Amino acid sequence: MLEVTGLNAYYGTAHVLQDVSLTLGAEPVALIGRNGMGKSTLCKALSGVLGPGNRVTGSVRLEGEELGGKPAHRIAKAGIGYVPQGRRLFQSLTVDEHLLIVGARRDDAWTPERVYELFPRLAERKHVSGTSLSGGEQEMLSIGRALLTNPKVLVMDEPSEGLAPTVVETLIETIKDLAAAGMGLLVVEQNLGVATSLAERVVVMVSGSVATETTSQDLLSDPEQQKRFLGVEPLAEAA
Ligand SMILES: Nc1ncnc2c1ncn2[C@@H]1O[C@H](COP(=O)(O)OP(=O)(O)OP(=O)(O)O)[C@@H](O)[C@H]1O
Repeated sequence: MLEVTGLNAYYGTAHVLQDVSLTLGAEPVALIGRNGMGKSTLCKALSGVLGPGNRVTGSVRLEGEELGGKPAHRIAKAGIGYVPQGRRLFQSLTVDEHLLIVGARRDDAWTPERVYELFPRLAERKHVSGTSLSGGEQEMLSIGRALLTNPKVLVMDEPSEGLAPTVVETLIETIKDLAAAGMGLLVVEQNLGVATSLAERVVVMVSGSVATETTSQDLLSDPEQQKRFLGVEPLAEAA
């Protein structure tokens, strides 16, 4: 579905993403790595939102269509949906307005009505400002906004960050349902429990490159891997 080859990203002259290659099929992929290894930069480079003055080179092919270095609106239209770290909502827009400005058509697969069916809580909060929502509601809105671009692949940057465990559980189920319905999923997660619940394939980034690939099963059963790849104390010891 998604084929990334030799992708590089530069913030000004800083060469942050270095020759990243990665393929994504129907199976969800979790992207892990210590802080500052380039996970968010990869999400931004794939989505075309690196910002002015910054540069992306290399190939990003979605079902054969070349999107590398293309502007964000082209990439979104082609089918890469982006759910940014920190949710990035507007204080001045209500929930409903966040969904309406995406400009989905009534005959699109995803409409604001369908987003409200997926997240009934958002329907109850339609007229509330985006930044007045709880963390979990903000994540729902950020996902809903991305779904309105009718993505073939969803790129999610730390969806569970700052959320209570019960909220995270519900969120995991929703994301799994989307993936089971055929949406490609690349998810950055620092939370090992969330990463391994969402994906069996786990790609590890070190210093702006893909260092290795492992599986959730191996990662969960190997505290040394957890320490090496995430720089955190293993799950069992942290509990
Ligand atoms: N806008 C920017 N301008 C310059 N350098 C940046 C910018 N954003 C990130 N960087 C640098 O790029 C490198 C990769 O950062 P990135 O945020 O992609 O890492 P990350 O793996 O997502 O880390 P984290 O888990 O802390 O978000 C870091 O050295 C960071 O300081």
